Formats: sequence, C-alpha cells, structure tokens
Amino acid sequence: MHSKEHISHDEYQKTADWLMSQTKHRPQVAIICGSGLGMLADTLKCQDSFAYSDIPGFPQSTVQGHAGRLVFGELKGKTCVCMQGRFHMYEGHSLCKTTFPIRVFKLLGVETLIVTNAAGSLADGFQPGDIMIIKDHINFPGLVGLNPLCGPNDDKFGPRFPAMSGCYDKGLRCLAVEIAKELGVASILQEGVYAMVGGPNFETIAEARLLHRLGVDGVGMSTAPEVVVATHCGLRVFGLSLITNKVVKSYEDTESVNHEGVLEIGRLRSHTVQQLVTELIDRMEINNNDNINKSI
Ligand SMILES: O=P(O)(O)O[C@@H]1C[C@H](O)[C@@H](CO)O1
Ligand code: HPA
Repeated sequence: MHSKEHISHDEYQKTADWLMSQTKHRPQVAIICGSGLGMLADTLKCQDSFAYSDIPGFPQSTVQGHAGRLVFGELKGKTCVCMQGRFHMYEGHSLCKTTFPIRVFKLLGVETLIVTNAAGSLADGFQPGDIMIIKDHINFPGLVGLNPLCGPNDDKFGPRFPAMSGCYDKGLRCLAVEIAKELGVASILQEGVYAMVGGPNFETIAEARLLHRLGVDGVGMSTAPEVVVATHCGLRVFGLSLITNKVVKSYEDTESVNHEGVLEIGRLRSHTVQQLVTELIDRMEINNNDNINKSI
C-alpha cells in the first residue's frame, strides 16, 4: 500500500539543503494555499520561486487551481514560504509524499504553518463565501490507519505518539477573530470542525448526512495529514477553510457541486483571505529565526 512508503531524514535534508543553496530567504512562516487560493503567494515581496518539478524530491501538483510553485519572500517583515499548490492523497501520492514539504519546512527553520483549503459546509448557518477558522479536525483516513506517521517513527522529528489535542493554536485563532472584526468581515467569519475525506468524488447524500450528524462543519480532501505531521514536529498551526459550497444533504435538492464552482468562490474571496492572512502574519509573534536544524 502506497501509504507505507518511508522517506529518510537524509532525503528531507537534501531538499532543504538544495533550497537553502538557491535562496537567501530563511522562512519563519509557511503557507499552504488551498484550491483557488494560490494568490496568497502574490503578496510576498522580494520573491524567489521554484517550480516543484525543479526541486529535488518534491512531488508534482496535478490538480487545476494548484500551480505547483514554491514561493519564498517577505511579508510584513516576516520571511515566508508559500506552497502554491498542495498534494492530495487522491492524486495517488503516498501520505509521506503529500506531507513531504512540511518536514522540509521544519528543516528550513519554519515555526508556524498556515494551512488553507476549500471546503463544503455541513453546518446549517454557513454560506458559500464564509471563511471558517479551523478549530479542530476529524482525519477520516487517519482513523483507519492511513496516517503519514505510520511506519518507523523518526525521533528527530517528533515522538511516536504525538498528542493532537490543541493542534490548531488557540492564540492565533483568537487573533484571527479580532482581525476579522477590525477588517469588517466578522459577519462571514465562522469557526468549526473540518473533516478530511479521501476524495476525489464529492459526498453522497447519505455520507453528507453522516458527516452532519458527527458534528462536522466543513469537509474537504486535504489538510489533516499536513497538520498531523506539522504538530508531530512541533510547528504551531493555524488553519482556514474557505466555504465554497453547501454539501447537498437532501434528496430534493437538485444542485450539485463541481470543482469549477469551488475555484470561482476562491477567486471571489481571494482579497479577503489575503487580507486576513497578511494581518495575521503581521501581528503574530515569532521567535528569532535561529532554530534551523536545532531540534532535529
Ligand atoms: O486543496 P484543497 O483541499 O483546497 O482542495 C479542495 C478539495 C479538492 O482537492 C478540491 C475539490 O474542489 O478542492
Ligand atoms: N466536499 C469535499 N471536498 C470539498 C468540497 C466538498 O463539498 N468542496 C470543496 N472541497
């Protein structure tokens, strides 16, 4: 089974070393752009960017709306690295490969990870265009053993049995709520539980009803494995879902979701998501960037 592939510490290190030989930027914050949210990378100043196909060891993006570029640059005085395009399990990547960049970021000295995604809503009060701060997640593939941490544990990155309670940093969640109020977008801000399903098909009505009953607010096909690996290696995590559609829960409903519609909502809300993330990066406290390779 492809999820059991093992990637050695040396392989992560080789990619990190290659990147450090190509750019002078030493990022403190990493951002992963979800479907239709790649414009977050455009806000970075003094950019150095690399096609995934040119980075040794990096997987390739195959999904429309995921450009496949790693962009380094400055934002509000902080050094950032931004993934314009992520890797999904349904593309056929092993979970180690989908989360490969996270450990590379750790080796580059990153201390905070911002994950974004597109998600369908189950919560009754949510509307397409709302922005959901992720409070917690349900990692459905993980619950049945499809977890990027399966296989030999690399103690240099983290412990065999990492805790996941509190994996979405409370301080950053509170800060984001304050910022949304100041930006005048509090009315479209929500907080909720994200569930990852395997995809690539969208949910059946019976699956949607099950997720709803389980207390899921937003559902998507990514993010949880990245957050698990990030938490394992001690990164602070903040997550946002852009609600792009309501998940169909009624047999009377004639609407159906499609990827084009998901990308369209991304384009409509790009500016607000960008503002929120930019302000958050501006106001978050960061330790000095002197932790490259220290804990690993
Ligand atoms: O990368 P994300 O999680 O934002 O992508 C979502 C889930 C599927 O890949 C795609 C469906 O439209 O968008
Ligand atoms: N389901 C799963 N993934 C998604 C959805 C959805 O409704 N919308 C965007 N990504």
